[in-house]
Amino acid sequence: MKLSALTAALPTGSITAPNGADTELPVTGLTADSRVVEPGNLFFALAGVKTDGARFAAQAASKGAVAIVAGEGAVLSGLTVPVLRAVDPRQALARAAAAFYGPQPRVMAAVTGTAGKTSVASFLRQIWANAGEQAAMLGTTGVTAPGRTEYGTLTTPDPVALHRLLAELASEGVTHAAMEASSHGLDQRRLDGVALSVAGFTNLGRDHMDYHTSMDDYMAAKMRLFDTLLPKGMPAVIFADDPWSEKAVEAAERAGARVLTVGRKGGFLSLKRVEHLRHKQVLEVHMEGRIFEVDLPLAGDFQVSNALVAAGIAIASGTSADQVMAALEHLTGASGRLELIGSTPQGAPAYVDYAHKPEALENVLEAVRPFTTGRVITVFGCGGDRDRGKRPIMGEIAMRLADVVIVTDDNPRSEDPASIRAEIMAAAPDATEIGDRATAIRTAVSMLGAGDTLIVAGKGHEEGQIIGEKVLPFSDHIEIRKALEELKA
Ligand SMILES: CC(=O)N[C@H]1[C@@H](OP(=O)(O)OP(=O)(O)OC[C@H]2O[C@@H](n3ccc(=O)[nH]c3=O)[C@H](O)[C@@H]2O)O[C@H](CO)[C@@H](O)[C@@H]1O[C@H](C)C(=O)N[C@@H](C)C(=O)N[C@H](CCC(=O)O)C(=O)O
Ligand SMILES: Nc1ncnc2c1ncn2[C@@H]1O[C@H](COP(=O)(O)OP(=O)(O)OP(=O)(O)O)[C@@H](O)[C@H]1O
Ligand SMILES: N[C@H](CCC[C@H](N)C(=O)O)C(=O)O
Ligand SMILES: [Mg+2]
Repeated sequence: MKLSALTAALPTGSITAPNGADTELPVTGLTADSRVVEPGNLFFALAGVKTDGARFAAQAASKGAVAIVAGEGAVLSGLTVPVLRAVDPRQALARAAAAFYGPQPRVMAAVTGTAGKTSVASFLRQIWANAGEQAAMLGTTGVTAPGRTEYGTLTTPDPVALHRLLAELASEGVTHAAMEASSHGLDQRRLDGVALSVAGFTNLGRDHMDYHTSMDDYMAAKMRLFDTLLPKGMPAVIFADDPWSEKAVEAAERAGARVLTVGRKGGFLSLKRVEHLRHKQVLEVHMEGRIFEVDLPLAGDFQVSNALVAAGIAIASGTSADQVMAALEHLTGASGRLELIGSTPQGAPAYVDYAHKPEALENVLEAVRPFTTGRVITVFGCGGDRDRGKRPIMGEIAMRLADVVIVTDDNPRSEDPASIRAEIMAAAPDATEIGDRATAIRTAVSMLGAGDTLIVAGKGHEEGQIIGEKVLPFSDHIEIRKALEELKA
């Protein structure tokens, strides 16, 4: 693709080439990382959290970059290749990546919110697939599409990886894709080139306060999905029962979206009744004068919310309500989201859950209480190099909602694990501290009596424990299974 064709795909005035620059040069690829530049690439110099890409422009040029795209104020010197100036270089990268890679699945849905994104995206893929569509999902757990399952690292991939993937999916025949829009992804413009047909919002709670300056700033990043990315008049499916729902509805309406609310207070899908059984829930949902009774084969109130958001998005995308409601009866939870791993010989269940933030922990501990006649036992920790403020809050929640609390390690990264645990324990003085996560799990399993429930929270689908720079293989699933086996021996 020629440089001129790429710049022509960007909005007028958003990028300017220097006078006399040869814009007929062919561009072989795009990147924002000088370390992977290949001859003919267009290099985007982005100001980041840790460093400034402008510092690496010369390295990119020496590796064969044909031109550099930089912010209007970025200082670059000694370059022999043209420097194009962009008003918003991250947005320019996203839009250029969309133009460079081309096709995207015809129906593109993105869901945001503090908790439930992976679950909603997974449910959407399942609903579409059940209705006979070629459907994919991409997010925290990686990519799932017909004939492919790949483990991922970021919830919302960077724009180059994202558009390469969307084009591959489209060429493989995928027509419907559900993706997660993380607040980092939205803020860093990773989705700005995606041609959205529908967007969703689950809820807002404390998270990532190391990155966003306040809850309002965090909400504003999430609302970019509606006010900047979703084309006017397209459907915005919003969960109605969250404290932040009203603000989300206002933002979407202001942006000219077609707002569809779901939940107990929902106007589009209205939840009238829920009957909680041990491993399933029976829902009565009203929609435009029709009444549906749905057997949802999942535990936990929050899964009802996620199922309704997914159902609302699927219907808004054109799948019939009958097909959607029928598909809800076959949903399986995303890996590590209140996932039953096994039970003790006395029947006490052990679950893995990905709650790694306050509201999620609160929700999952509350979700298992109705079917726990004995004690709720929980094992959890907090990640290193991430929001420190959530540590005592999660300690307090665990103390209040569980009967036995074991505080352990969860990806300490560059921090001292003992001091992370101490910050949690400051608000959970009666908790037991066991740093080694496998030992913590084994101890918790050995304590399980009849009627008890175990929640091992925080790692969900993860397959490693990040200590320093190393990722050591680790799985809550495997450790729980081993501990349950030991009980039988
Ligand atoms: C804090 C954060 O979000 N960082 C993301 C961001 O990096 P950055 O641009 O700030 O990086 P930087 O290190 O300051 O470097 C600035 C620029 O210089 C470039 N550079 C740097 C060094 C060099 O030698 N040459 C070079 O060109 C970098 O490629 C970059 O373009 O943009 C990168 C490209 O999109 C991301 O890969 C990177 O994600 C890092 C790895 C990360 O851990 N992100 C997490 C926090 C994240 O995004 N999580 C969310 C949310 C999950 C949730 O909701 O729970 C997610 O979507 O996964
Ligand atoms: N609708 C919800 N309301 C509250 N808590 C929820 C909801 N959905 C999921 N959770 C909790 O959050 C955890 C993570 O769920 P999920 O992976 O679906 O969310 P996510 O938004 O993708 O999270 P992340 O940002 O970490 O990728 C679950 O294991 C559960 O504890
Ligand atoms: N076990 C985890 C969950 C991380 C979730 C992730 N999406 C993020 O906050 O970046 C940790 O704290 O390391
Ligand atoms: Mg997720």
